[in-house]
Order: sequence, then structure tokens, then C-alpha cells
Amino acid sequence: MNGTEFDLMEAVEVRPAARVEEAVKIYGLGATEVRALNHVSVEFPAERFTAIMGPSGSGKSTLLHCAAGLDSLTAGSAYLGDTELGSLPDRKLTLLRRERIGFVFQAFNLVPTLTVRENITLPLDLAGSRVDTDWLTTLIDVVGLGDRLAHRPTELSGGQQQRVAVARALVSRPEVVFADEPTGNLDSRSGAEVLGLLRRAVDEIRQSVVMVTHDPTAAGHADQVVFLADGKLVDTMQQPTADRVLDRMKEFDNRVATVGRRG
Ligand SMILES: Nc1ncnc2c1ncn2[C@@H]1O[C@H](COP(=O)(O)OP(=O)(O)OP(=O)(O)O)[C@@H](O)[C@H]1O
Repeated sequence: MNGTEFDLMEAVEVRPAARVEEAVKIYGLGATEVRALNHVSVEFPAERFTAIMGPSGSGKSTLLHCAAGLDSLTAGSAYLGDTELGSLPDRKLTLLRRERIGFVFQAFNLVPTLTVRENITLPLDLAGSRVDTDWLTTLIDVVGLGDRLAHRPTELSGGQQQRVAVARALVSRPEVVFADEPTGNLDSRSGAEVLGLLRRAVDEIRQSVVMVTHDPTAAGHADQVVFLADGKLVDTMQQPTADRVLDRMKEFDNRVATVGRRG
């Protein structure tokens, strides 16, 4: 292998699916100003599962929303692949979110009047795209909802509803799936099923996944964890385990407690 080929492989290896550079997000003005992101630069690698962790109010959801084009940065840049989100007019940003990103939210956000099947294919229907029936069959099989396709969301458990939401996020084979506390409303068993699905999506279909979570066990399913504190990126961890993530989070708690005692 010559040097150029090696360089190319290296470049492919580290290709980010999404990233932010020097991201600043300020909410409010003057006395009510909150600096939710304070010069954060982070890459979310393609075909990997990244968890975003940190204490409450550290800026996790803000980072996810700005990286996914749901909210805009005050300063700095957010990229999906090579596309800089801040330069896009609203209409193009809406299309980008619809066609290139999959979303999973804590509250499932399914359409109650649609069946399970219709909810899953909704992103394709909105985009006017053809449903790849082989892919749909595979997805339905993977999420284990084959016998529920004609049901409405209210006829499903929370865990089943979130599995529908994951299938919906994956159906258009987006460049990145962004998940905001996807297990926050689930018991531990349903949560583990949803995390297992996201893990399989990365391992088996090379999906890129970025997930905000409070839960060290959930973060233990990821390939890497990025830690935020006070709107800043303070650490990253490769190949995390729930125990290592928990220990890292305890360090934050201890620091807050120590600072609090000093104060
Ligand atoms: N729309 C908003 N208007 C004003 N302040 C906001 C808004 N959204 C978030 N904030 C503030 O920005 C900071 C970061 O919030 P963010 O929701 O990103 O944190 P988080 O780490 O996701 O918190 P949690 O774990 O509690 O969900 C917090 O101080 C929060 O109060």
C-alpha cells in the first residue's frame, strides 16, 4: 500500500457524519442571557454510535438540536457531511432534516391517526419517495413489529411505540439518526430493546447514531461518549462501559459538591 492509499483509508476511517465547530448558543438577552454552548467543537464519526452525556443543563439537548438543524447557533458552524447548516435557507434546512436526518425523541412523537406501518413510512411519503419493500420488511423484522402493523400507536406499549419511532428514523437510511433521551420514558427492559436496536443499526447497516442520554447504562451501548459541562466539551471516552461512564459522572457530582461547599 502506498502512502496516498494509506492516507485515504485514514481519511475514510475518521470521516465525520456531522460536526460542530466553535459552537456557541446563547438563549435570552442581558440579565436573562444563558450561554448553553460555549465554543464546543466535536465530531460525530460516520457509522459509529456516539452518546452525549453531562449534568442537567450542561447543553446536551442544545448541542443535539443545533447539530441536527432543529435550532441555529449564535456563532460557530454546524455541518452535516460537507453541508454547513447555517448557510441554508429555511426551506432547504427543512428538506435536509426530512431527507438526510432521522429523529427519535423521548416522547415517541408518532402520529396517532396513522397505523404502525404508515408511521414508519411517513418520512418517505412526505418526501414523495418510493418505499423499498425489501428494506421495510427487514426493518419491521428487526424491530419485531410484524404483528402490529395495522395497530394505532395508542394500542402499543411505550417500548413498542419507541421501536416504531426507531424504524421511522431508519426507513429513509439517513446520514445520521439523532436521538434525544430515547429511553427516558421507558422501563429498563424496553429501554434495553431500543438501545439494542440502535446498536444493531450501527453494526449491521452502518448507520451513524448520536444520542443524548442521562443514563450511564444507555451510554454504555455507544462507541464513544462526549461529556459536556457548563456548555463546554470536557471529555471524551472511547469504548465506554456503564461503570466507567458512571465513575466519570460521579466526578462531576463531586466537583459540583466541592465547589458548592466552598461557595
Ligand atoms: N429555549 C430556551 N430558552 C432559554 N434557555 C434555554 C432554552 N433551552 C435551554 N436553555 C438553557 O440552556 C442550558 C442548556 O440546556 P439544555 O436543555 O441543552 O441542557 P441539557 O444538558 O440537555 O439538560 P437536561 O439534561 O436537564 O435536559 C440550560 O441552562 C437551559 O436552562
